[in-house]
Amino acid sequence: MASISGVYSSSSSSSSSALRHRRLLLPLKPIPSSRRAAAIPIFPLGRPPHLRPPRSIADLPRSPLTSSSASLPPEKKTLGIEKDPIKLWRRYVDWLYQHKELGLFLDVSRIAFTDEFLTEMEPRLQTAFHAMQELEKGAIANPDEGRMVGHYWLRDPKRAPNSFLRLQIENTLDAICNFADDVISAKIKPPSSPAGRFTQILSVGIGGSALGPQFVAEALAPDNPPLKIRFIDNTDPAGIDHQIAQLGPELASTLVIVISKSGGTPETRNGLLEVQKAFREAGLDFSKQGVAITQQNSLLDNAARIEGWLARFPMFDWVGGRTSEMSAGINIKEMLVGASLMDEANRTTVVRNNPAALLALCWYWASDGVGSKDMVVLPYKDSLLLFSRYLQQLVMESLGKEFDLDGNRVNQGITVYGNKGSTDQHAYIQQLREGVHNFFVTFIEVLRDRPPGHDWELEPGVTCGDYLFGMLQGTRSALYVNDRESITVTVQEVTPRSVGALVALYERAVGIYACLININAYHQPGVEAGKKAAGDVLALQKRVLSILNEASCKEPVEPLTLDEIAERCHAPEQIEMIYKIIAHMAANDRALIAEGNCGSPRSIKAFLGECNVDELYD
Ligand SMILES: O=P(O)(O)OC[C@H]1O[C@H](O)[C@H](O)[C@@H](O)[C@@H]1O
Repeated sequence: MASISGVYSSSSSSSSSALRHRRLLLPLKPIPSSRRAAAIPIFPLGRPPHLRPPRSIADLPRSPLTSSSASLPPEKKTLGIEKDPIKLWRRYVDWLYQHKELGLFLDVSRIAFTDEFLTEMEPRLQTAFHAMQELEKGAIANPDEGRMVGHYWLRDPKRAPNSFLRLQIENTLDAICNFADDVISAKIKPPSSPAGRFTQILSVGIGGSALGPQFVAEALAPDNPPLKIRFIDNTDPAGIDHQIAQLGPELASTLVIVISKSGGTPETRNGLLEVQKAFREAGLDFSKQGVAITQQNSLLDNAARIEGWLARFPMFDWVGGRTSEMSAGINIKEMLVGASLMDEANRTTVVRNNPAALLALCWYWASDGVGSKDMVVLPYKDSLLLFSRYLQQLVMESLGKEFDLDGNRVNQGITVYGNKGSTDQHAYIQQLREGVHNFFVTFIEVLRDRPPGHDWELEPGVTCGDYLFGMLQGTRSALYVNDRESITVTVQEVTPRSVGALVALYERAVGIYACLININAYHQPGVEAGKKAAGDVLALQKRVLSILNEASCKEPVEPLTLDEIAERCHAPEQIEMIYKIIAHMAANDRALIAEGNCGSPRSIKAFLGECNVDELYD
């Protein structure tokens, strides 16, 4: 996680010209290489060999006859996808996983793995189970960052490796629940709200500090919640302005929850600064309405402590952003129960009884253990819309790795996308059924259509929910007939418990799959590279501004060509980036283009509208 040098909190000045230069973002600091501690990897597997020969119709060279098994050589036929409905039904029943208490089913019958594949994978899965056991006991499962991986303890604190951690988890949970109760009962209230209580939550965070809360809020919020929630999850100023404008006078009764594990993520810092500015302009005291959820002593934590924010809750070093779904910030007791029950089910070493292992196995089969196929996630329930986006981060940030644990370049990963059914049937399912075969599907099915007592038949014998059901089943069949494999996860209804179980199911499946392909699922070095590059751009922008400022303070003002700016910045190789910086500043009235236009970069001569003499003497 990158951090930001300098203060986390905002300046109290709001004069726009004084802010001209202060507004510039501070350079980002990359993780020091000394923090990339050497540690004992707990996953001993080497690069997985390719376990399978081509085995399905889809693997064969494309021809108009591909889907006709009659045209295939005999050995390919036996490896092809089963189409006999009676045999398929048998396979369905044989492999159906059910978690009775959770009301959750997992159907892997439409993934065509073979007995040979299972036999070959068995020892590898046993090794993965062992690695997961070690991880749960507190091994350094994230060797690059020298960290334990403890999100499983959050729902079962007695599994934490020591009593200190156990107490930390339990106390945090109690503190969150008490705080939430006090906010809802207006025991804790904003100082100057006409409503006399908090009515809105504005959640500021990005990545794992946004997707989880967004998903859960969308899935579980009642129709008329005591506090409505909205999110700032980007550094897009227009998007932030929109959220603040929508709050309008209700800003006075808004609880602002700033979530950042590292406490130094630039987008989140910027969101906070923008919100604090809005508070100042409305004459409100932000500290009376601000809550920080972050690691102890992070920049955000320190700012919140010094400014005396309403509350601070910890995020733990040993919980990654994308697996922090069960940490501070959400009403979570039932979710924790669901997750804990699912974790327990996933501890068995009998593969067919372990839903997470079954999922990992299917992913391995479907994508050849190298991500050759994408995972399309289709929840047939509006409230689970964000599950696919949530899984996109969980899976892609965890599995998308350049190197394996032995340092071999493997470029691993599985691409995840999807929105919801049946909506997506009117968008891209056409390609899934008939176009390029580069995916497998996961259907998420919810059996309960509506709360009891609200159903009605909109035509004889058929409800609205029956249509949704029909669309799911129809799509599953239509895809399968065309050799498109799928998994179906079924839950009884969308409740905190089932949502917790779904999250836990996928967290563990990712962990097991990572063991199978021998990668570290718990770091994100590629993200750091992007952040560092962003820091370099902003540092260059400061140099450009300084050069332009110097030329703009001359009498007469000296407009500069891009070549001249690049030369004075001692960065001739950065001329394209300098062009982009000037074009962006010009579009935002922070630089003037004297000659030429952005369509003909060589013609541009630029200067600043205002020169800052002070800066020349800094
Ligand atoms: O919670 P934060 O420290 O602000 O991090 C927010 C996000 O930053 C990066 O993008 C990481 O790759 C994510 O895993 C993380 O969730």
